[in-house]
Amino acid sequence: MSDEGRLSDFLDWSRDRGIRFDGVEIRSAGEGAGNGVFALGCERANKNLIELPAGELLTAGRVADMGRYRRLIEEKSFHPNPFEMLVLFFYLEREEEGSEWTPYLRMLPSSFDTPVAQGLGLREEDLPLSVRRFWQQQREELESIRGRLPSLLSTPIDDNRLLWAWHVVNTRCIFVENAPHPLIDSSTVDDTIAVIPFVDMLNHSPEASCVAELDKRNGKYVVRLNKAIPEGAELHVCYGPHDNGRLWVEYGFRLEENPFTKVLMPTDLLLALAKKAGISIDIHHQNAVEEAALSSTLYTSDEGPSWAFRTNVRVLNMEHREIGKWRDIVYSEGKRRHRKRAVEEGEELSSDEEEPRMDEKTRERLIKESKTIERILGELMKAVEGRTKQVASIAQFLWKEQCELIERARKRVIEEIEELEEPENQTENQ
Ligand SMILES: C[S@@+](CC[C@H](N)C(=O)[O-])C[C@H]1O[C@@H](n2cnc3c(N)ncnc32)[C@H](O)[C@@H]1O
Repeated sequence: MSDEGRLSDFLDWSRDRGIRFDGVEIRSAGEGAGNGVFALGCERANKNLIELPAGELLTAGRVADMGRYRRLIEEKSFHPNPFEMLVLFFYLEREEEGSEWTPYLRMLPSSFDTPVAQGLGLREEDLPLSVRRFWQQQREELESIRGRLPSLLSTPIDDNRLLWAWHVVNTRCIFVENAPHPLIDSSTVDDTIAVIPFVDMLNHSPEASCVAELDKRNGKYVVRLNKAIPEGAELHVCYGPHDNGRLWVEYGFRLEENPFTKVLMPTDLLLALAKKAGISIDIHHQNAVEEAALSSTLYTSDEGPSWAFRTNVRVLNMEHREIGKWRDIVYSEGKRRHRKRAVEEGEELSSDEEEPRMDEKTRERLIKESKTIERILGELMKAVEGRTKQVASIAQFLWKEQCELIERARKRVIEEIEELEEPENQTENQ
């Protein structure tokens, strides 16, 4: 069957199911991106471009209510979790002669570009920290499903078909809160997923023009524009604040410019880097930073070291005799941060909230902190550069992005030090 024939069948099928999609079309979204949804004309903000009856959402409960699947799981006393139920659906339904879902199933990709689909034997340590936990969870889920589904089936499981079904659910499900269903086990995994035909043709962008949500009052699922768009624009939703590691592992693609790039620096790493940078840290510093539990993660959007990172460093820089007061520091830094934000947002401050003028002692402390941050970032850079050379070449792009972000953060802190050291700033406000 030709691509046009498949698409035309799918559009008829969608209309028959009450899916409304006036003013949009599905077509190729370009190299490697599969299909996407495009506006035919220019559109104003807030318009609903896609609507479907809430009953059309493909949830685990809905599958469990279909005669064939109900019988199967009841006969085997199998209590699937939501994810397993949906994977089983795609696994079996694809091969079902005359399935009512065929026009939709024919639109689904036949292959995927994730590391799992590509059979890349990635090791956990090939991935940056930001995605490692997700990668582990994903592998555990896949292994669990490989272990559990065969007991339901009368023929040996076909691993390629299972991987296909698993990818369909992974790459296309959307967060929806489902009512509990007696046949679905949500004791360990919440029942918060659905695959939504047509809506699942939307690609991802961090600057998405659309939001997809359940309109409970009207019993509809809608895709609404959140900004005006020009004629022919591709419509996007945001899959989440995912960095490229997560996009690659979960969906099999990456973005050229990803505003959600981040470098995780958990407390144990921060402490190890600080020690390498020659900062003298004792058990009290260590306990204080661990108890404060502030995240030193670097984000692309940071204008300079985050408040949390700076506060951690301030605690690490405390003299032995003052370390007992670390909570006062964390608290007063919190107040200072509130004042700064209020000033930026143009709020009037009461006289006791006003920012005190920076005295010489404060300026010296800030310079010392910024220099410590710069040294810690220098050590982080060395560590990440070292890792970049050791990891599987296919994953190196993720480590290079981490290096770029660290370098940018370092440049910003160097600028900050220069500003603080400029004589005219010495009595200025912070
Ligand atoms: C929910 S589906 C979207 C529809 C899909 N393009 C299709 O042809 O069926 C998610 C998949 O679309 C692709 N995708 C989504 N957003 C993308 C983007 N910004 N760039 C490249 N591929 C993207 C990825 O393959 C991802 O696994």
